[in-house]
Amino acid sequence: MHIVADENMPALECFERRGTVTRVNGRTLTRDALADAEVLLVRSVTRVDRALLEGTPVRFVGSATIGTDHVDRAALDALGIAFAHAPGCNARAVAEYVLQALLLACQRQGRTLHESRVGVVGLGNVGGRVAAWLNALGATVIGCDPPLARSGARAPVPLTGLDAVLDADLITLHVPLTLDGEDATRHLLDAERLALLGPEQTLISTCRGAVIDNRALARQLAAGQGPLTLLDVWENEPRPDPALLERVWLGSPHVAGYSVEGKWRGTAMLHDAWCRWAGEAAPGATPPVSGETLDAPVHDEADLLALLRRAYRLHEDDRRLREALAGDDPGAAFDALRKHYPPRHELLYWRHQGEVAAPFKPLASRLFAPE
Ligand SMILES: NC(=O)C1=CN([C@@H]2O[C@H](COP(=O)(O)OP(=O)(O)OC[C@H]3O[C@@H](n4cnc5c(N)ncnc54)[C@H](O)[C@@H]3O)[C@@H](O)[C@H]2O)C=CC1
Ligand SMILES: O=C(O)C(=O)[C@H](O)COP(=O)(O)O
Repeated sequence: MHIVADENMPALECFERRGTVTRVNGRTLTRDALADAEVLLVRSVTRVDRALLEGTPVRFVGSATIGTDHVDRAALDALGIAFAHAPGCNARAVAEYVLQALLLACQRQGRTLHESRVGVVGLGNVGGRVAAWLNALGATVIGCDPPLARSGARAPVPLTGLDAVLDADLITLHVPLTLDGEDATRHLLDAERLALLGPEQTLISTCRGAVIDNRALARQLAAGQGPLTLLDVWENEPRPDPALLERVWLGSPHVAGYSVEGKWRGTAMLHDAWCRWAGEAAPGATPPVSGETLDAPVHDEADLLALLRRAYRLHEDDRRLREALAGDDPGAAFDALRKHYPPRHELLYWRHQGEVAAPFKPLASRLFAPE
């Protein structure tokens, strides 16, 4: 069996036991590279559509990602090609990134997180986890998720409309990028919605760049009227608008989900899906943990932030992004940052040690326990 896989996909040994794996640049992949491939494994940078697959022997496509906006599912169905992705694989990494972003923003704005009102847009694997962690911390959390509301399923926080959520002190976006239908999210935050936000608020986006109208946001920030903004995702990746980056407080190159464990789970979940598709038992493996302890007492929010920063430092990503994009070839530099991303572990990788004050116990137990 010939398997073509994105070169930025780790832990491919499970597939190497099944056939020959050829690693390719996912951004420049063309149909020619699939001339004798039966399995294609991609990440978010490959547009997977009829033009790429028609006439090739590919029968199974896997994307080691949560998001699927780069995949034309209808075209795959029409071509009779099976598809799998990896829901939730890196949700914990994104949630840890967002918790750090929220604490940093509160520190900068001179407020505490547990006394703030946080609005979460999209309450799936990432947003639901963020909301549950904030509940555990005692913050006031409201959410907006019309598909969830319609489903009647239990939401972790009170549900309301988008405009009410945009009235919160801090807002964090966790929706898929969708272009049509009643819940379409492209430019969900357009100029009109962005105008509801002011400088005393914080806006965080780790979902997809096009969920926010980037030009409108850049204009609003340039006019000094926008919220404190933290962005991991951008329109026109790998070439974000320099005028927007200049005004954003903290930025990163679409790496909120880039934990060692998140990437590992992504590949393992595709392997499980391939096994089920091929009629074999799925191993259902979990990523390795270190067993080492992370010694960090938590008495207040500053300690909690320090604990999160032992695992990952958002400011480092911001510094690297600004340096890289100031060079001659920003697109290549953005992709290089992602390709050579330093190993970053989720908190689950360690065992926590150190005294935890009572108000932080419910959150600490969630941060260090697999759910
Ligand atoms: N920056 C990064 O590294 C990463 C980004 N992502 C992005 O984050 C997105 C969310 O991830 P998950 O929570 O795991 O996805 P999920 O599919 O578990 O949850 C998405 C939620 O958004 C809701 N939703 C859909 N349309 C909505 C709308 N118009 N308004 C409000 N809610 C709406 C859905 O009902 C669902 O509950 C992914 O689709 C992906 O694009 C995911 C992982 C890593
Ligand atoms: O899982 C998702 O959805 C993501 O956004 C990925 O973390 C993005 O990583 P790449 O697939 O672009 O490496």
